[in-house]
Amino acid sequence: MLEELKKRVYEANMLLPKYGLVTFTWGNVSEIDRESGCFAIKPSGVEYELLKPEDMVIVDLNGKVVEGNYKPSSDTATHIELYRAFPTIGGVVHTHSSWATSWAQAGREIPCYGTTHADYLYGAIPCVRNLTEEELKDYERNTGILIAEEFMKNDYKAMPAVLCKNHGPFTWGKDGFEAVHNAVVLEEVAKMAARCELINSQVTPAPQELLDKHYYRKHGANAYYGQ
Ligand SMILES: O=C(CO)[C@@H](O)[C@H](O)COP(=O)(O)O
Repeated sequence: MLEELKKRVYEANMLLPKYGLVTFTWGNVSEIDRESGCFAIKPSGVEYELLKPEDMVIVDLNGKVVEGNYKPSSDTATHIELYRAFPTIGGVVHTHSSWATSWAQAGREIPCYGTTHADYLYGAIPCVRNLTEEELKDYERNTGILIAEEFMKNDYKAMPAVLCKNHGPFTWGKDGFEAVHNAVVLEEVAKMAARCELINSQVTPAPQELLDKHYYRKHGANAYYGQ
């Protein structure tokens, strides 16, 4: 089981450079096996070209390394908080994809200006505030807690993406591959939205009825993972 999980997570991680979402060793993908409560995650600081399936690190939800020759990603504590807060997700992605990261650095949510966005992400993509000096002492864990708090009022199933101010995007899904898919969609809608505002500074978000039409046409009334 662990070998299969490592292989899936390796393949999902390799999609990040393939889709141009990362440079050098930036970003990371994980996927959890809910039965064992363990997840596989990219090792920290290893070039994608050098990665092998067996390099993926197996970690439990207490942050203990169960199996692996490398240190797990520096963002592991954020992945853990998201797995704890969002019980039906199976995969988490963090990237520094440049358009989404630009919105995160600007501290702005990404409005829904069109149907491409509406097809996958129900509404504006939130941007959570940056951490306080105290919270910075446990940066990665508190980033995850902040995201979880944001989604107490948001539906993490209908909005599988978030921007972290001064940092970058996180996405999730039913598995690592879907979380990567959502990261690609996020980057595309971030690019379109930025250009949209450049072309027309007075642009307004898509009407709610269009958002509903497109989102529910694809996802139905209850967008559930694992049900
Ligand atoms: O957000 C950051 C750094 O700002 C990290 O996501 C790095 O981009 C990747 O770190 P590792 O996964 O290699 O530890």
